[in-house]
Amino acid sequence: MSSQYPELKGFYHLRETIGSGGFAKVKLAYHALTGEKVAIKIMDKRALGDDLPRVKTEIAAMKELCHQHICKLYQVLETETRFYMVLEYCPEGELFDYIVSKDRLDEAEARIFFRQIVSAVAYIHIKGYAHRDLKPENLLLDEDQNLKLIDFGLCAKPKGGMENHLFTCCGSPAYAAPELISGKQYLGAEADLWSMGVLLYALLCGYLPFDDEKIPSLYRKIQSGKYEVPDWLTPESSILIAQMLQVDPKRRISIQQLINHPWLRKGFNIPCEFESKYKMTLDEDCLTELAVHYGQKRREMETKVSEWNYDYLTASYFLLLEKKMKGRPVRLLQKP
Ligand SMILES: [NH3+]CCCOc1cc(-c2cn[nH]c2)ccc1C(=O)Nc1ccccc1
Repeated sequence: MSSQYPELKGFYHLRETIGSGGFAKVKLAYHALTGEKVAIKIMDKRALGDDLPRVKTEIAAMKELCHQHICKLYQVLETETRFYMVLEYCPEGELFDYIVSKDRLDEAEARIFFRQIVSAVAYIHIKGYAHRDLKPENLLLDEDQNLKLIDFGLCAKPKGGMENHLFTCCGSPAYAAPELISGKQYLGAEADLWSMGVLLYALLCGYLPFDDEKIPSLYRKIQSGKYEVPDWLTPESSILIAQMLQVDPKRRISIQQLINHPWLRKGFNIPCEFESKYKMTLDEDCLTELAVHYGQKRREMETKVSEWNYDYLTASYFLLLEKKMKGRPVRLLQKP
């Protein structure tokens, strides 16, 4: 297998393909130094065609985004024919399949997931990014049933900040905001809020609020803002969905209001925490283990890791930190 991907030899042990979407193949792999599982997203530059800018957009965004509900980028490798993105492994698959397997979720379970989605989206908005393709297929479940947001290929970092308008019509039609599909200029944050309303509806109902196999009629339904309210939805859930699925983006609830919304606080009594749980200071144990492994002084290793080159050293540091956060020994497997 590694003969097909010579750049990975000795660094990652490749296993089966765990997902593929369009121009990318995603394979399970083991990081040789820590033995930790990772997902490697492999993209062929020729096959990418004019989707190439999406990869550069995604890599640039994921290097800046470090959050407990965003799939972590560990390493980027580029050859003349390929891009590789080494990512956090999410063994439980897509939220989409989880909803389908349960038909629909009860309010308590939907609330746990939705709080994590709000946490991730609030974080990226504060960092100046709009995702623009929020949907259950882009939310993966890790081994503890926590959600991790993926696919930043369509995200936008408006020049001059999130108050500036965007124009590109993109994302998946069924989740797209009315203003986005009408070709008008729009605010990324407001369009993400609409998609989150469609997402919450899908969690609680098990199907989409606006659906039609013909795009023009789907667009008409979205722009009408009219959707069915099934009788199993509580009044509180219906009110929140209605506040998010407001056709007029200026009447739509904001992420700041959502963080504190009573529906999200029910049973928690604390607002959604959106700060990243990752510390900016480097972890002593991980630095020491790396320094010993590479025969360097700790200070030198600290300087090297702080460059955040998203090379094998960055991946090794993050994966050692993962091991520590999961209570596993902060040890590297191979001695040189
Ligand atoms: N809908 C998800 C299909 C699998 O895709 C991924 C899985 C993981 C993953 C799996 N386990 N852990 C992480 C990480 C990233 C992706 C991904 O970015 N896929 C993709 C997005 C846009 C275009 C093409 C492919």
